[in-house]
Amino acid sequence: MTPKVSIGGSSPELRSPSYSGKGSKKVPVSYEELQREVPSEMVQNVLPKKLADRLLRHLIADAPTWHRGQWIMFGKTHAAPRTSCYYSLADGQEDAEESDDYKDVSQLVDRRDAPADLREAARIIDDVVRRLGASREPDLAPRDRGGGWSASYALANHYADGQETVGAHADRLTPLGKCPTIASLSLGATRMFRLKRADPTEAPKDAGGSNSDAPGTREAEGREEDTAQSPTRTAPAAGAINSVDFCLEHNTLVIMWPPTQEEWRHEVPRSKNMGRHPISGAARVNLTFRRLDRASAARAPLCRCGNQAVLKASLNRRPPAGSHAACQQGYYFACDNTKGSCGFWRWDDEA
Ligand SMILES: O=C(O)CCC(=O)C(=O)O
Ligand SMILES: [Fe+2]
Repeated sequence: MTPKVSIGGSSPELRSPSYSGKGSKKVPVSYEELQREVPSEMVQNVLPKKLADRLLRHLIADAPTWHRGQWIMFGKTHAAPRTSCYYSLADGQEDAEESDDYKDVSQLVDRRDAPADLREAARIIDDVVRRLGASREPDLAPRDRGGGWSASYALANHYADGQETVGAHADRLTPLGKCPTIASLSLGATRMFRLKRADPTEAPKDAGGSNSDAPGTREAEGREEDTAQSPTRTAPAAGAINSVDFCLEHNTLVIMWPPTQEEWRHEVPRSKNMGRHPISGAARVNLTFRRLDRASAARAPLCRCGNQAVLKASLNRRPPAGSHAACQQGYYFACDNTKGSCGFWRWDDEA
């Protein structure tokens, strides 16, 4: 089976991908523009249909037992607008590290063994990522080059209907290492997935208040689209794509290549008219296949709160001119205490 790399979705509400420039309406974007400017791509019908449907049924049946995360803002506890759990694809030792990392930051400790259908899906997705990654070798993390990528776990999210969301964020680099490749499988109802360029004025000094994955993001969760970070505030050069909407139908994979986590933010905004699915109705399940980097997780220093600091990319320190290697970006470690930052940050001086 050869999955087709595609840019189109068939839902009329969510014509996609599209981009919005400063003050302009969304306009369609060509495959060539997308490839040139956006480090993520979409693969439709990635799994054999029967496997995708079986997996969706299994996950929908499992989802009522998943965990609803919480975050605290101004002393008030908020419930995440989705439920989540981890499925382990590798040996138990790797999972233990992953769970430890997440315990502090999101209380997301629910972790279980992947069922057979999920393992089969992961094998197919590993192959797709390796094959498509071959033409992107210079951008990949060194350990992922030469077909080295394979998922060690999948983070599952269940969105009961169009009101459930995930706010604009980047996935955490600490457990994944620099320049991670993340493959995101959509099952069930059709939803829009939005990528927006990150704000280059996010500086290390702001680390306590503008973390891409913690306080700012959680604050934005559940609001209407575009409140978390205006895509027009830091409009790049005229004509450049600032924001892209992918219409994600059942059995569609989005591969977030490097430097998506470093330079872009992603979200699933609220949607009134998303396409229902015959198996799940209004519900959508998402699985992000990730590769744990134990060495990266172990390198993070302790901040003054005594917690493990988190690894972040600085958009202000650019790679040397002429270099396309995203991994040459400046990185820093920062306090990630959502109840009040100690202000700790320092450059990551790893060669
Ligand atoms: O549901 C999705 O498509 C995105 C989920 C996501 O971004 C995450 O789990 O980090
Ligand atoms: Fe994410």
